[in-house]
Amino acid sequence: MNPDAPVIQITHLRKTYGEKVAVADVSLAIQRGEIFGILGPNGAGKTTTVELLAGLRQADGGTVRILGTDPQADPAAVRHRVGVQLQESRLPPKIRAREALELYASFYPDPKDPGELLDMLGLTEKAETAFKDLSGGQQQRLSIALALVGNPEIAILDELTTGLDPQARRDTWSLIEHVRDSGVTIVLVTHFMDEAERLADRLAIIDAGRVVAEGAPADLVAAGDDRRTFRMRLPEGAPAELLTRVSELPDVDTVSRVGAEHEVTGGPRVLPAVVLALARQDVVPDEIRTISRTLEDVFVDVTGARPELTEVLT
Ligand SMILES: Nc1ncnc2c1ncn2[C@@H]1O[C@H](COP(=O)(O)OP(=O)(O)OP(=O)(O)O)[C@@H](O)[C@H]1O
Repeated sequence: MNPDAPVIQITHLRKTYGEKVAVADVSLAIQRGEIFGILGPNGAGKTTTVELLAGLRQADGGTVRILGTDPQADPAAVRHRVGVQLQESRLPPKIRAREALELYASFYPDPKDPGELLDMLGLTEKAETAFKDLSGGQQQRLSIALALVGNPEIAILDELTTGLDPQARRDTWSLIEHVRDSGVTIVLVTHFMDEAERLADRLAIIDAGRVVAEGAPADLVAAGDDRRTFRMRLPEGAPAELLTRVSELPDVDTVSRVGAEHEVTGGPRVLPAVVLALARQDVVPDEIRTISRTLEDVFVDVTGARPELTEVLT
C-alpha cells in the first residue's frame, strides 16, 4: 500500500433503515497518523458511518476501504487492525477491569500488555474493581483501553467524553493526543465543539447523512469569515442617538445591547468605521473587544443547529 494513500477512504456511502436514510452520501479520506473528527447534530448519521467503516454494518451503496481492504466484504481482515469504542460499553457488570482487558487481549494476535494499558490510563489502582463499581470516567477510560488493547493501527472512538466531568475530559484529551503521537490514526465521533477544535487535525461536519463541511478546524473557522463582531462600552452619558447613527453606517449590520456593552456586527471594516464615526462626535469607547468566530459558529452556519441544544433535546 502506498504510504501516502489515505488509511480510510469512503466514497458515496449510503445506509438506510427501512424508510429512514441514516447516511445519504458520505465521502471522506482520512490520512495515517491524524486525529479525524466527525462532528454533527444528533441523528446526523455519525455512528452509522463509523459502524460501516468498522465493518459492523452492511452499506446499501458506496465503497469503504480501510487499510487497503474492504470491511464490508472481509470484516475479519480489519478486525485485528482497527480498535472500536462505541457509545455504550457492553461489559458484564461484575467483570473486573484487568479481567476485561485480558479477555479482550486474548482475541488479538499481537495485543498490548494489559498492565501497561491500565497504567497509561491511570487505572492500575482499579485493576481489580468490578466494571459496575468504576466511576463514569473510569468506565470510559476502560472502554478506551479495550479499543486499544489489540494494538490497532486505527482507533474509532465514539462520544469519547460524554458524561465526564471537566477534569476527566481534559485528561482523556491528553491521553488521545498521546495515543495519536504513538502512531495510531484516530477517528473521533463527537458533538462537542471544544473537543473537536482541540483534538482534531481535520474534521468533517455531517448533517442529515451528508458531509456539509470538511477541513482543519482553523481553516473552517477562517473560511467564509467576512463578517466581524465586536463589543464596546460607551462612556457614561453618551447620547442615545449615537447608536442610531452607528446602526445607519453602511459597514454595520446590527447593533444590540448585551449587558453594559453594545454588540456591533458588520463587514470587514466595521470596527474602524464605527470608531471613526464615534470620534467625529467626540466619543471614545471605554472598552472595545472583538469577538472571534468559533467552530460553533461554523457548525451553526452549516447545520442550522446549536450543538448544545441538539444534545439537550435527546
Ligand atoms: N438500527 C436502527 N434502526 C433504525 N433507525 C436507526 C438505527 N440506527 C440509527 N437509526 C437512525 O438513523 C439516523 C442516524 O443515526 P446515527 O446513530 O448514525 O446518528 P448519530 O449522528 O450518531 O447520532 P447520535 O449523536 O444521536 O448518536 C437516526 O435518525 C437514527 O434514529
